Amino acid sequence: MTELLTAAQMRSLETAAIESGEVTGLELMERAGRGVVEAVFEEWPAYRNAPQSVAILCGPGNNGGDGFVVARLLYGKGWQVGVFLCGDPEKLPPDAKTNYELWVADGPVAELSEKALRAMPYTLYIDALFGTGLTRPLEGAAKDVISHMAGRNGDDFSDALICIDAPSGLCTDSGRIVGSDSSGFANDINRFAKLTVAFDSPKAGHFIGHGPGLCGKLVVKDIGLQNWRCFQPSKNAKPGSRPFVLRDGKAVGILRPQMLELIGPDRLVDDIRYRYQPGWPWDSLGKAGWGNHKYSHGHALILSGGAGKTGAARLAARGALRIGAGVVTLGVPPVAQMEVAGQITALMLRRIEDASALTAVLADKRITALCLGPGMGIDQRGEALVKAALEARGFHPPYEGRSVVLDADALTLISQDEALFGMLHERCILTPHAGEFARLFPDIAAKLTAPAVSGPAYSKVDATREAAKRAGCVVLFKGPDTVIAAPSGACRISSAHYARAAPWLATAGSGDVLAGFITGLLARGFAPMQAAETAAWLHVDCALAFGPGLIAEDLPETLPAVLRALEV
Ligand SMILES: NC(=O)C1=CN([C@@H]2O[C@H](COP(=O)(O)OP(=O)(O)OC[C@H]3O[C@@H](n4cnc5c(N)ncnc54)[C@H](O)[C@@H]3O)[C@@H](O)[C@H]2O)[C@@H](O)CC1
Ligand SMILES: [K+]
Repeated sequence: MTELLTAAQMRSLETAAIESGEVTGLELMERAGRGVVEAVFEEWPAYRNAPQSVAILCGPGNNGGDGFVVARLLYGKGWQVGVFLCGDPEKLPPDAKTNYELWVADGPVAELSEKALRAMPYTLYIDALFGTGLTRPLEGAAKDVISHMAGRNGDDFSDALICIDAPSGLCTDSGRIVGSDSSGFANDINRFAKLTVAFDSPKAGHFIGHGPGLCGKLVVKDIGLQNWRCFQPSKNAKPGSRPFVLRDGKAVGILRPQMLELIGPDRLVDDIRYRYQPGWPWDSLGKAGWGNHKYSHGHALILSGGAGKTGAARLAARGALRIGAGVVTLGVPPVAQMEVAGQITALMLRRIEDASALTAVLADKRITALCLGPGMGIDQRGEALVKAALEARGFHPPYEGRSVVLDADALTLISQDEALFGMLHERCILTPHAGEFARLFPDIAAKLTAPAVSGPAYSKVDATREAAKRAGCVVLFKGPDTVIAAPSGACRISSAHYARAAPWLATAGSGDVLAGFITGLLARGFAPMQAAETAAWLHVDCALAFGPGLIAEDLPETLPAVLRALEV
């Protein structure tokens, strides 16, 4: 896991460090600048001993201050450095001003303009205009220059551009571009920089929205702030439980960098703590310790659509079985019974004609998780099934109640019927993609798609949290930047970007398998949030392990190898 910080949290962390008296803002800025230079040499090792030319675009705040540090350091290594400032040097904040003055002793500063920048070509360009302090749309010279670098004039800077902390114009909390006209990024929203160098921790905006497309490659440089974070297990941790923590920058427990954790919005002291997670799934993904009876691994019931529409549910069922549910039953309407019977082996088949049949089946308390939606249809039968499923809240130790995954058509049904929506409970999980999300939560989706007029902008994280709170259950908002939130505000991002980019996961049926993975884990007794985040993570892992050419059927079949690699 990687903890993600908001801009406000990052500022609080920096303030805490500076107020302790052990480090100054100037030192932090120096470390940030040094981190950028290191990242440049790591990306272009040949330049270590072959000084090049670089244009450094500095903004009016501390992001610009980092730029002056980089200018001084590269100049000291023999580089030809052009520095362009956007803003009044007299109004720079103190640390940036100090670094401005240090640079002025070495070389000139030109006023930023597209014309000045175009006067000569440089090997590299460094965007130090705005970072975590962006609060409003780019304008004037900054906007001209950024849109030029984004390809407005047909030039392509994307192999030569390094962003300090973030591409300027991108909101680091939301990954959205601040400004109604995309502040010049409109040409190609997925191509801008080669490299983005962030400090201490990645920010959510690096992983969601337009962030990953614009950042290029993301490198996070340590600037020595760990001592001002508290990564202790909580007081409630059981003795002997495995810590899942970082201390003094070193992993002292299991650290899974692939899952990204976003912790609370603003309060540093409590929220920045790495929360101890009792019963964290890695311990229980394997079957060890669960008892040997198949029912001790849970029983999942997946409801199928009618004839010719059973494929989606079969995919989900296969996913649930592979992820370790002890028993998986497909509930099929009589018309589809023959079709399904011919296609399944380890799965069980149960005839479920209508809602009363479902209610009768659910009298079996061993059924611990349900999945409704894939291929189910949005007719009256579907609606009645969803109602029956939400009513039948079985309880069977060790489970805390029957869980229900609502996907695809089931989401459409609850979006059309307030009474059904009102029946959602804390053991439900909704798994909408963007279209389904907009049907379910039109007002929230509208906030997400309305132009971001100021920063920090309303984000997919905000939207998913708000949706989870309203629904009273976990919401997994799908996409390459899947966001999962609980009504409590707990939130995870499972981002298929950077080293985890798996574009071939966008294939028909892949969402059905994800619903099946979640259902299988729920059947096994995982809490909804754990089930959703673990399934989302493993889903991407399966795609990465399989590689291009993947079709949805491959996902469950790749899971055993993925689980083996986890040694669970
Ligand atoms: N917070 C930290 O721990 C550290 C921050 N550092 C750097 O400092 C940056 C944050 O610095 P600042 O808070 O000064 O913010 P920025 O440098 O990102 O922005 C500068 C100022 O410009 C103004 N502004 C915002 N949007 C504008 C717009 N569209 N047009 C014109 N002016 C606008 C705001 O008043 C903002 O304070 C980070 O991104 C990072 O690069 C580093 O020096 C290292 C440590
Ligand atoms: K920047």
